[in-house]
Amino acid sequence: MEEKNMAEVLEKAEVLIEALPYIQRFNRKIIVVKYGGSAMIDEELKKHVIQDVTLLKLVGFKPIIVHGGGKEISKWVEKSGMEPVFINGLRKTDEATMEIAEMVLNRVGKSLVTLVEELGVKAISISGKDGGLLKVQKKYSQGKDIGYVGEITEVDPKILYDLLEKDFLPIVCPIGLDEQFDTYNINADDAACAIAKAVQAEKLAFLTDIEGVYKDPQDKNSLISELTVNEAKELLASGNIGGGMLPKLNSCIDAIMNGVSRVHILDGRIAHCLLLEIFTNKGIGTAILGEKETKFYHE
Ligand SMILES: NC(=[NH2+])NCCC[C@H](N)C(=O)O
Repeated sequence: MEEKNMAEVLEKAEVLIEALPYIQRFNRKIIVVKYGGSAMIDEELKKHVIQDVTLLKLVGFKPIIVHGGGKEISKWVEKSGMEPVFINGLRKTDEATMEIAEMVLNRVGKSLVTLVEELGVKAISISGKDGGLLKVQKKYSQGKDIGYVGEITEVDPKILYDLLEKDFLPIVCPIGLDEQFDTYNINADDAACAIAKAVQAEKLAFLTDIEGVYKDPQDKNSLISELTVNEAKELLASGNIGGGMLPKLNSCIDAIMNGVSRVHILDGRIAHCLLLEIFTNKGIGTAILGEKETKFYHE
């Protein structure tokens, strides 16, 4: 073999070898992936995400996808002759909007199932209604009634354990029932976080439209690769954090304080961001680690 080819081949082997300790460490472990943002809208990116999650499944991890509706809900609300209304970033959800949201989210779930099945893995899409997975109460936005928007009060993960045990890849959309059995829409980040806590996931990964957490939100060269949970708390307390990142970082801290080992904030616009984060030492986004976790990232 030519020297150049030999080097290339070796490089490929090294990539696989770098993945080895992670394959070992995360084998049989639950990894919750919050799937949303651009990676849901762009068909190519969608394919990459599904390939990544399917690969995680096939090497022995137990991924669970929690997805939002992307722009689909607004599109269908508009198609029905209504105006999408947002109050403090939350969708005002009257009865008609809730009906549309539920139809759209269930449909998105089935479309993800189809993509996973195409790759030869068995998937099942459910909503938080199924098996009593997500119980909610009505949420108010700074005292304002915003309709059927729910905050999670209880998670019963039995349905997820059952699906995982039977080797299915669970795909969950963020809808839940309240005590009166009314249907509510839930923020997908919150749903992913609550599920990761309930199943004591090894990892929770957020696919977002941002590279990760920046030291200085104005400086796009200041991406932070790793943070301990205490460092994350300090960063929050310093107030030097971009608006959109604030709730996200709060969720990360909440997840880690409640038993999730690592949370990753990833740029879903980068093809195969999940594989690049999980199977390499340096990753590509921001990893937030529990205090007990040693920083196992090598230069
Ligand atoms: N953004 C980072 N520094 N990521 C490090 C990732 C390390 C390892 N691959 C993991 O999944 O835990």
